[in-house]
Amino acid sequence: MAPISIKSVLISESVDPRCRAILEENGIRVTEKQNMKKDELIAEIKDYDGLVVRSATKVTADIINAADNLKIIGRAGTGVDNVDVDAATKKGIIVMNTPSGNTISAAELTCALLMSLSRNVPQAAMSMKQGNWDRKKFMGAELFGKVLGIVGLGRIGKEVASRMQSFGMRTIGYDPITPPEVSASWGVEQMSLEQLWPQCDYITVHTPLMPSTVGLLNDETFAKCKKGVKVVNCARGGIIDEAALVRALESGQCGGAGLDVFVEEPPKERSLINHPNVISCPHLGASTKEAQARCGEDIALQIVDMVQGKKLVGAVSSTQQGK
Ligand SMILES: NC(=O)C1=CN([C@@H]2O[C@H](COP(=O)(O)OP(=O)(O)OC[C@H]3O[C@@H](n4cnc5c(N)ncnc54)[C@H](O)[C@@H]3O)[C@@H](O)[C@H]2O)C=CC1
Ligand SMILES: O=C(O)C(=O)COP(=O)(O)O
Repeated sequence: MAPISIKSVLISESVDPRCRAILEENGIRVTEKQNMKKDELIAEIKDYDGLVVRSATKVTADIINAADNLKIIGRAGTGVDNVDVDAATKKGIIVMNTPSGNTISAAELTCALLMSLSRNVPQAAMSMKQGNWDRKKFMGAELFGKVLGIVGLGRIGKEVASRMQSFGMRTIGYDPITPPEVSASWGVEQMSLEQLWPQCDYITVHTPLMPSTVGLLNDETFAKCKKGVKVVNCARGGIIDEAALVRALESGQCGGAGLDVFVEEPPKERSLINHPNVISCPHLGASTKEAQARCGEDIALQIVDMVQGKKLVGAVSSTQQGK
């Protein structure tokens, strides 16, 4: 690949300092500016050849169209649903991500939410802080012998499967692309969603957010599940329809939800978060020292590789977003 000239990079979110250090070691000028409003970013972006983001910066078409010099948008993380990849591609801007850097961290948080749901850990901890000693209210159920349905058997889904198998869970799953023999090698039996829904005690989703996955769990699919099924979403807000989830929680069709991601972040609509059977985190799946170090370093090295004309790693096209 021909070398691409990148002299200046704007980092618009909290990215591990290794990112800046590597870029600067390679002669690239770096500016870090967080919490910019859309208009500020539109005004600022003109001056840069590269932009590094996480999930909070919405790189919309109007920002891309204002970016006269931009050649690269680097996502220090996995999901690129906050970047208008079509608009970038039309302008010849390369979008790249670091998809494996935060896999383990997101898988571990998913497991933490599954375990917390089974034993009401956050609710019991809160109750203790309020001065209570309530042993009856927080009666739980073992994960051992229960069925975990994993929708999306990519990097994170498979890591979740192997961890939860060590708790004695039976893991079943669905993925339109991962071959059944690959998931079988991870101990996951693949089947259709129609077969999967009624069997699960727990369901966790690990797909990208794209038209085919919006509202994958909705009123209709909740109705096909076992009464009291518990669900986890550490992937993207909206894969589980939020209004349908509230209704399922209210009726008892859903027995609890562990949520790391929301349609709107931070969420203004509080009915879900305030529900007693919901435990939630402010999009913390990738928020570990290790994941951030990997993602920050990887994105910087990928940008340096571009400058040096090496083979492109981690470039994303709009087809990967299901468009
Ligand atoms: N909460 C957080 O902080 C984090 C969230 N994520 C999110 O987790 C999700 C999964 O990430 P990875 O496992 O790295 O992605 P991946 O690309 O390795 O796996 C996604 C899988 O979903 C499958 N899939 C696509 N459409 C599907 C459908 N309709 N039904 C079932 N499966 C479908 C794909 O075939 C693929 O195997 C992404 O949305 C990513 O953005 C990733 C890291 C951290
Ligand atoms: O990598 C992903 O897809 C994530 O959701 C992590 O988002 P973050 O980098 O923590 O804003």
